Amino acid sequence: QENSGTLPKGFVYAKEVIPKLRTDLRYYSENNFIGKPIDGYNKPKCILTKEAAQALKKVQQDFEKLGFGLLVFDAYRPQRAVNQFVKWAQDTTDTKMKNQYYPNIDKKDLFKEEYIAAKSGHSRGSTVDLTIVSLKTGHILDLGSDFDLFDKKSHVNFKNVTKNQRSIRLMLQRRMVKHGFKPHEKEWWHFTLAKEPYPDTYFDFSIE
Ligand SMILES: C[C@@H](N)C(=O)N[C@H](C)C(=O)O
Ligand SMILES: [Zn+2]
Repeated sequence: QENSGTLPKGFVYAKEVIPKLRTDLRYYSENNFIGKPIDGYNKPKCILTKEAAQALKKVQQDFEKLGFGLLVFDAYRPQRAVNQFVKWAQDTTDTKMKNQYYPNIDKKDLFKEEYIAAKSGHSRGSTVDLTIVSLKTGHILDLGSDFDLFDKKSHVNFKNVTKNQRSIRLMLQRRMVKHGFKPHEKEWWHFTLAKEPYPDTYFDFSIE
């Protein structure tokens, strides 16, 4: 059971604030760009600062009126997980997930190209990676590229997506911005609360 009282002050389990929120926490699983569970993700739980969770609740409420909801891939990310990303990028022999996640870029360039950050907003607790899902059918909407595809196709303004994919990207972006989040121009799924409560702190408590 999730009890936000067990978390560091200022953090909550997002589902306590947003009961219909869906999650597919990829760094807890093997289905991510490294291909194995990531350090610090000991439970598949979505943790955010209170402020980010409250703002996200408003986005969810907007989508629920249309029969949709949010599906979160990642939220609070311990610094030890980010450290694992940095170490992994330096090991040029491990390209297990290249075809699926970074087919057109050398893994050592993922940080320079801003697809992954060595100091990530996720570790400050007010950043979230997410998409849109139909509440009725569970169908995940097609935004033109998959989560964590580190490629031009994932840039918010990539031109070669269909009209429909483009309008869904913009619909997600508009709703997130309306409720206080800033987008990332190279990753349509990544948003940071503009008025984040801990702009200079990189947390490292594990996800339990
Ligand atoms: C790794 C990806 N999901 C992501 O969140 N990238 C940004 C740039 C980050 O690491 O903060
Ligand atoms: Zn992200």
